[in-house]
Amino acid sequence: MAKKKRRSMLYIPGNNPAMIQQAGVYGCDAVLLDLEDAVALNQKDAARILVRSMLETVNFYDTEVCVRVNNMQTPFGLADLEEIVPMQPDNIRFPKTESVQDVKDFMKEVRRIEKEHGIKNPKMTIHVMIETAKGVANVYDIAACEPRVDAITIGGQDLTADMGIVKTPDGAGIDYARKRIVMAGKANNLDVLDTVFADVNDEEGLKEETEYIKKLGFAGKALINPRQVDPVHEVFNPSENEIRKAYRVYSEFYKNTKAGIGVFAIDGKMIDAPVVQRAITVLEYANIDINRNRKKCRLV
Ligand SMILES: CC(=O)SCCNC(=O)CCNC(=O)[C@H](O)C(C)(C)COP(=O)(O)OP(=O)(O)OC[C@H]1O[C@@H](n2cnc3c(N)ncnc32)[C@H](O)[C@@H]1OP(=O)(O)O
Ligand SMILES: O=C([O-])CC(=O)C(=O)O
Ligand SMILES: [Mg+2]
Repeated sequence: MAKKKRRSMLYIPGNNPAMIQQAGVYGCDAVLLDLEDAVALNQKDAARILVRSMLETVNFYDTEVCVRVNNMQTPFGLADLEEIVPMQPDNIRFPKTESVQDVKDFMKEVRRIEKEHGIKNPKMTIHVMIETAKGVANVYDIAACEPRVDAITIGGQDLTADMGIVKTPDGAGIDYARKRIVMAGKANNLDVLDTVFADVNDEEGLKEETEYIKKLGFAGKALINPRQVDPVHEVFNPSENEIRKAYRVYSEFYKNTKAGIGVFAIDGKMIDAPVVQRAITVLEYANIDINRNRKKCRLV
């Protein structure tokens, strides 16, 4: 089965039943039901119970469902896990992760609750959020320490707050962190997901930022408003021209491999294994099934 896309992950405040009920129809790849910063302190308990009951009753269709719990250092983190883990959403987002020990402590509670509820082969995965300077410093070890972590993400609002800097539209203050997190995630075969773009009325700005983070290697972006879904998909979906080029590279490679040729040129540009690998990534993004041919080519 093809890997699930995570181009767009839409935050929905966990205390808003009307928004959550419609979660399956926004067209995003995933929803992030939020118990953390979108929820006021005096709404935390109500939100937790609401999200649990929504997980039981709402049809999310094929939208991936992730719940963002509160950090374990807060009075809410453990209570969130007790309520949400038994429901086994697709994933849990663990905010403000700063160290391997944080992940270990978090997973210890997750596993204990799963055991208590007789959950034997849990499919739920963990998304770790890097949102502090300390988290950025420790990111490689965090990315490598737990097999159930399948995505890593940067929280740009908190990171700039932690660093005591202004979050500027050019992303200067978080550029190093973005790149470091991408490398740590890629080295550990994780999806790397970008932070929110806060101005819901600035579609051009959102697209520009998405173009940039796509070039860095992010697989998708957290969103805060349904209006942000289409522009982000537009950037992540390969254009017709890109698909045609990728298909040409791939089929020429297939022909040449059969003839014993490993490197050749198309329109003067060298094509070798890494170029073909990139073409395959484009075709996969376009949902073109090349598995059968790929096996024949023995590319991977
Ligand atoms: C730093 C962080 O931690 S970010 C993550 C936490 N933050 C969040 O979850 C914020 C989620 N987003 C929102 O609350 C809102 O989109 C805001 C406050 C950013 C903007 O609000 P508005 O200007 O009112 O949005 P807008 O006018 O586009 O809303 C249009 C419709 O979309 C709905 N909508 C807005 N945001 C969302 C959302 N995230 N999910 C689902 N529906 C939404 C509104 O309810 C409204 O519905 P209606 O037409 O049926 O009334
Ligand atoms: O980008 C996100 O996922 C939102 C967030 O928590 C942050 O920016 O601090
Ligand atoms: Mg945050």
